[in-house]
Amino acid sequence: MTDLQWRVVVAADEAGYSYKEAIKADLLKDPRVKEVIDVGVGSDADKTAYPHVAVTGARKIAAGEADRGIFVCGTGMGVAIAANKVPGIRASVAHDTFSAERLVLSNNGQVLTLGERVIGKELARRLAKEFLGYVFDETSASAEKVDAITGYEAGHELS
Ligand SMILES: O=C[C@H](O)[C@H](O)COP(=O)(O)O
Repeated sequence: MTDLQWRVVVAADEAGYSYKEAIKADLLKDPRVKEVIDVGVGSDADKTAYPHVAVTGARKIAAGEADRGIFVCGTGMGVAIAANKVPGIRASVAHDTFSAERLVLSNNGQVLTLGERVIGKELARRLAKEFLGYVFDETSASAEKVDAITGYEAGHELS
């Protein structure tokens, strides 16, 4: 992945709407981002629950319509759990800079999730920015560990 190539899907429930909007505004100004896909919610009055927006967003990535996702709910956990139910998606909450790095470099995660009720807005914005700065190395020692997850998902037993 080189500059100007990220297609990023953003999603949030009502509890994460404010941070989603702030991060979306950052992404729209980020020269590394060529497209932002917002799957909602469209306002903090929209009561659509987190599984719906998370699965919709994750499906965009699984379908090849987006490269990365940044999903926000109250804790970051609900959107992560829901997104991980979409085959091929690796999503996790990461509320510190090291975790945001390892989500990509160790786990080849495509979706960073954040909790608006847990961390401050400026940290959330920074983590979203940093998340897009990492690219998984398919030749790294972490690759076969991620492959074990993919294989299990495909129905293979872990060896
Ligand atoms: O993980 C769930 C999220 O934090 C969500 O925003 C709030 O869910 P709740 O209303 O069930 O606590």
